[in-house]
Amino acid sequence: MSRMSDTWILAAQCPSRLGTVDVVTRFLKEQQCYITELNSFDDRHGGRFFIRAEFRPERDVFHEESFHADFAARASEFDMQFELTPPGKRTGTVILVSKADHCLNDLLYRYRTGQLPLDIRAVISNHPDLEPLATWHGLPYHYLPISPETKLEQEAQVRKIIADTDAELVVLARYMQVLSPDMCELLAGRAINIHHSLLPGFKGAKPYHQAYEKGVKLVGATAHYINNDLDEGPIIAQGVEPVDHTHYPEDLVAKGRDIECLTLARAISYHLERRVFFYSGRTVVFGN
Ligand SMILES: Nc1nc2c(c(=O)[nH]1)N[C@@H](CN(C=O)c1ccc(C(=O)N[C@@H](CCC(=O)O)C(=O)O)cc1)CN2
Repeated sequence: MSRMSDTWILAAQCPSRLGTVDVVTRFLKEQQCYITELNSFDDRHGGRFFIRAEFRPERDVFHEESFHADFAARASEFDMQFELTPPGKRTGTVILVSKADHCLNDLLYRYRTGQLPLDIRAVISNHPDLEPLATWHGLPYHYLPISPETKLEQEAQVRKIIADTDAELVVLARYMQVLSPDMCELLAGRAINIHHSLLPGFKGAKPYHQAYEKGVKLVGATAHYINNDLDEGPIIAQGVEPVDHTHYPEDLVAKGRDIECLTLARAISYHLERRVFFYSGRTVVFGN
């Protein structure tokens, strides 16, 4: 899930047109940059093109500002929007949790071992249970309890922590509170939730119990961006685990934990590596 930290990432999208691959690859060659990974997709239904290149400069000095300005001039001819990400970037992140600890525990292991290039700046929860886990990792833990009367005030406190820490990414690691429309607007495209079912199936609370009642033969997890339609945000990654009639709801909950952790970590990795593009309420994902 981790990537070579010496490569740059150029992610771009534009209206479909002849020459869109060439404008990227030719520019990188002219800039003496060696392409180590290249993905592209052209959506013939919507007439939209997507490309992602990982590259390594083959010259001694690489000036990001002039590279960006020079490519912007080329990209403008194709009405191309792009993003350039430097090697080894660690993304400022805040993690929201409630009581379930498995996803937080897994993320903190991947953070501590460098597998996910995160700069975790705070853990926020509406319960006190997971403070020891955050503290062991040397991370600030903000216990912000919620009641129906204090939900909006609590969310204002969450918003302030996100702003004060200058967090770019917000991860809902089994955070069991619905975010307000204003929060969803603030966090559009940068808040990732793990839902413990194969969406769009079994939305809302207790999806494993819903699945049990339906006698499913697969349980799953879905990592998606948050939006105002509960559990309907653009999907980034999904994972499945076979189950059968011998599994009761508590067994499904237990079997689902690993796939939730892996699916969330995979989605975060894709986000950090600019492998995810938004498109018509869905995503284009250049996975690895
Ligand atoms: N605006 C959004 N907020 C959240 C989303 C989302 O997609 N859009 N995903 C949820 C996570 N989630 C399922 O994955 C989920 C969490 C909570 C609930 C819910 O009914 N919560 C109740 C309170 C439950 C409790 O106190 O234990 C509520 O908020 O009133 C449903 C689904 C995270 N937020």
